[in-house]
Amino acid sequence: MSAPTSGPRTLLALNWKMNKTTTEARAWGRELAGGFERGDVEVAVMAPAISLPGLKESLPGGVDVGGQDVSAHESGAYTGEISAAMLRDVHATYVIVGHSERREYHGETDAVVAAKARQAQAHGLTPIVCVGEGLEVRERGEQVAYTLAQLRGSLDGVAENVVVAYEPVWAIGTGKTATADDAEELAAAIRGALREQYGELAAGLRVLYGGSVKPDNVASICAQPNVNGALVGGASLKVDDVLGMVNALK
Ligand SMILES: O=C[C@H](O)COP(=O)(O)O
Repeated sequence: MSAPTSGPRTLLALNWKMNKTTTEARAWGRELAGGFERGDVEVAVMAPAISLPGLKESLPGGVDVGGQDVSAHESGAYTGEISAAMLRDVHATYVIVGHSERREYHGETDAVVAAKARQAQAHGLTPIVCVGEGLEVRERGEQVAYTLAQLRGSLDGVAENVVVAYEPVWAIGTGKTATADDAEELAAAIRGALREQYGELAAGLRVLYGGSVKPDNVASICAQPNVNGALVGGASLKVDDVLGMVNALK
């Protein structure tokens, strides 16, 4: 099964999370370059910020790099934070904001996520805004209302240069993947909310699914009408799995 031929270009966004040293990151890039054939699918590697300098040079041509988080502030006394300008300076084109791990472990609210997304855009980065419900919300059947409320808050004042990733928290790193129908239900609802905010431009925006995506399920999920790619954690760490996903989407 291949990715849809109409609509925005499919994006395979790889989130390494807190994995790989800088040395390992460059070796991974060279290994990918050995087997990667550029096709219709866009690939972007969201590496730890410390590994971004030089990473793009080790990757095959056309593969983008991005950050996993960004400061909401321009610059200054914010110890430990990485600014949008710093990410741009090392060739990042994307940055993840509002990942559920940031929301859960670092207390990031929708307002903070929106501020980060706006700051990213101010420096020419495309934010990948993550939303999605936890297990209790899913079990109550309230996943659409919950996710759309989170989305609206997280897109407050955010311009249309944005990617949305729907990641049900119960499917992240658990091996429990949402069905393609579950992914499409939320992706369609998200598309509707994007239409309210951005009008006709919403049709060209990418809505990704994330949560235990791997080579054997990526194609069926990305074949859904409103799913335009995937945000991949665990299966992004091995080059063979990434090549398997790219090939599955051809
Ligand atoms: O950012 C990626 C998501 O959290 C999904 O992670 P996973 O593919 O390991 O489930």
